[in-house]
Amino acid sequence: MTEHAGRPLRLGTRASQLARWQAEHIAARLRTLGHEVELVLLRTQGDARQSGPIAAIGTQGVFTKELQRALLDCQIDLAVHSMKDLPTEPVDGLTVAAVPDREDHHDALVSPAAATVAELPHAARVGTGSARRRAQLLAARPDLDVRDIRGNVDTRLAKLDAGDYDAIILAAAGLRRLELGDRITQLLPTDLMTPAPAQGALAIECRTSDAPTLAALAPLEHPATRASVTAERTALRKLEGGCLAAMGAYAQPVGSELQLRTIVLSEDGASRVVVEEQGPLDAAAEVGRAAAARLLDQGAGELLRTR
Ligand SMILES: NCc1[nH]cc(CCC(=O)O)c1CC(=O)O
Repeated sequence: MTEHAGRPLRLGTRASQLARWQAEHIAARLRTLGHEVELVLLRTQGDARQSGPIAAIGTQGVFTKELQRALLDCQIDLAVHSMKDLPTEPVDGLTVAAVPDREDHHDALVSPAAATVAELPHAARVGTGSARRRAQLLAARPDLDVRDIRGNVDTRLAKLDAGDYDAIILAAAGLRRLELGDRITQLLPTDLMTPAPAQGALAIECRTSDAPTLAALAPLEHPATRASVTAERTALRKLEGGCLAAMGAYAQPVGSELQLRTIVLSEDGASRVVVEEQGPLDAAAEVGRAAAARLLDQGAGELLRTR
C-alpha cells in the first residue's frame, strides 16, 4: 500500500518485553491487512527509573509521554499503549484511533505460599507498587505486609522466586501476553480486586490529522471494548484521581447494556465507596459520569484527598 508515499507505517514502542509484544501483535494484525509496518524503539521516562516508588516521579504518563512526543514530531505514525498507563487527559493533535479486543481484565495472585489471597499466611509479604492493589488487599486482609515492588513483569517474578516476597499481584493480561499464564495462582474476582480502568486493553494512538493511518487502524477497533474503557476512564477522569489513586473500575457489556463497577478506597483500605452503575452501551461516557457523581456524593473525594 502506498498511503505514506510508499514507506511503511512507523509504529513506536517502548523497549520492555510487554511493550514489544503488544507492538508486534498490532504490527502483525496490520500486516495481515496488507500494510507494511516498521517498529521504532523509544525509551521513556518510566523505563529509565526502575528504582524508588513510581509515585516519586510525580507525573502521570511516564510510560506514554515520549511516544506522544514522537507522534507529534512525526517520528512515528502510531503508538501502542497499555491503555491503563495512558492519562485520561486528551492531547491536542492526537487521538486514540482504535481500541482492540480486550485481554483478560483480572489481576492475578502469583504465589508459592497459598492458593488464594484468603489462604495466605498471617502477615504474608505481598509485593505491589499500586495504591489500588494495596488498598484492596488490605481491605480483605488487614494483616498482610504489603510492600512496594518495581520493575517489569520478569523482574517482579524473579524477586518473588528469590524469596523477597510471599506473593505478588500482577495483571493477568501482561502474564498471558508473555506466555507466563501458568504462573497465575489465582485470578482475583472483581469484588475482591476491581481492576484499574482499562486494564487488559490496548490503545492505538495516532495524529488526528493523519487520515491514512486512521483508515489503516479502523479495522482493529472493537466497539464493546471501546464502550467499556470509555465508561471506566470517564469515571476516573471525573474523579480527577489520576493513575496513582486507589481507584478501580470495570465495565462489562451485557446485551445492549454496560454494567460498571467502581471503587475508591483510603490508602489503608479501611474505608471504601463502591458504586455500580448501568446504562446503554452507546452511552458509555454517561455511565462513567454517573458513577463518578455517585462516588463523590458518597464521600470518595475525601478518600482521594487524604492520600
Ligand atoms: N503499569 C504497568 C503495566 N501496564 C500494563 C500492564 C499489564 C497489561 C495490562 O494491564 O493491560 C502492566 C503490568 C501490571 O500491572 O502487572
